[in-house]
Amino acid sequence: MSILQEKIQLNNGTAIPVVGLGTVTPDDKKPILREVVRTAILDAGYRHIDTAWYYGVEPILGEVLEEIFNEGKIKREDLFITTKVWPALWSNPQKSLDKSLKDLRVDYVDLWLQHWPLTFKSDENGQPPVPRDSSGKVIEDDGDFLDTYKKMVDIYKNSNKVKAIGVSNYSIGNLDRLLKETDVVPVINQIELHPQLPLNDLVEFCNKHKIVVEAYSPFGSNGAPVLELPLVKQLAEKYNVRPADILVNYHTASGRVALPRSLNPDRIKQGYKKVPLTKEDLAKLYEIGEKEPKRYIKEDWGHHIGLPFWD
Ligand SMILES: NC(=O)C1=CN([C@@H]2O[C@H](COP(=O)(O)OP(=O)(O)OC[C@H]3O[C@@H](n4cnc5c(N)ncnc54)[C@H](OP(=O)(O)O)[C@@H]3O)[C@@H](O)[C@H]2O)C=CC1
Ligand SMILES: O=C1Nc2ccccc2C1=O
Repeated sequence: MSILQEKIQLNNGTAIPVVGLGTVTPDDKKPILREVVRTAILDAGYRHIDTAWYYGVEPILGEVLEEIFNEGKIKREDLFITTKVWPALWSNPQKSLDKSLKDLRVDYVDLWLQHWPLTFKSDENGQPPVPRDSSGKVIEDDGDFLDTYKKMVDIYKNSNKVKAIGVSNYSIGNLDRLLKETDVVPVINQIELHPQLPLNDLVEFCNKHKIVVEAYSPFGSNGAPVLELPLVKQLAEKYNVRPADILVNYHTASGRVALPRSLNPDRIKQGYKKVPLTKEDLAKLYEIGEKEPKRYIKEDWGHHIGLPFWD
């Protein structure tokens, strides 16, 4: 059975499909993205797309989505679409949202996230997306990252352009401040998470505050190293599924959303099967990262956020 259409409730009463299609795409692979998205939605049954202003793929997604909606089999309301505000546009999230909506050719997104709790010193169009000085160091602005979320709250409350708001790459400290200083609890915190990086304290904090955790890089990003873990392969054999199914179910069985990415249409077509992982299976998977944690996405701008295991 596929789990692509299963949903969980968010704290504002909306619901999110538990698996979303990751859309980060290297430039040389962008021509394939169109076919991947069509296959994902029309053949495999994906109903959730995770994208961002930063990924530079929203114009391609917009073309494909318009095409699919015009064909009439899938309607806008059948899909859950997430986009994000990049730190280069931290002071003008409205501009980021309007550009994303225009490029995606939709009137609203289902979920709008603050991509990182950071402020970059870029121009009013968010250029360059990652400003660096002559020594290569990221140039941060002297603003407060929480101002971005506060502006997102205003837009959420006063327009129909976003159905829910949330955050990404927030540490416990960042969330603590947000909960004290604003009156809209984010529906989601999107973070790197997989058996090598279980982040139990952060996940527990989110659960306590009814913030659903979304797992990015669930396979360990490029090259998918987490798929190679011996226990993941053993469990795949035990249940006669693919290692990718085990890693997706590791999250969904724990009440989280997983955002796997593949630019291989054959893999996309297979979707993800539901696997009856036992408590013991899950405990063993958690043990891997509890003993030897490993983070794969270590953007140089993220090390001082306070997320564990950056160095
Ligand atoms: N908020 C944030 O800061 C971040 C958000 N994200 C989001 O999460 C998504 C997923 O994370 P991402 O880092 O892209 O990477 P993933 O962890 O999803 O891994 C992608 C890699 O896995 C490979 N892969 C996928 N399926 C299989 C399979 N069945 N067998 C073998 N290899 C496989 C892909 O290769 P192939 O294409 O050949 O299948 C690709 O190399 C992103 O696309 C983005 O939407 C990611 C990072 C940060
Ligand atoms: O901020 C990001 N850094 C990344 C690196 C790889 C894939 C996605 C992302 C992001 O969204």
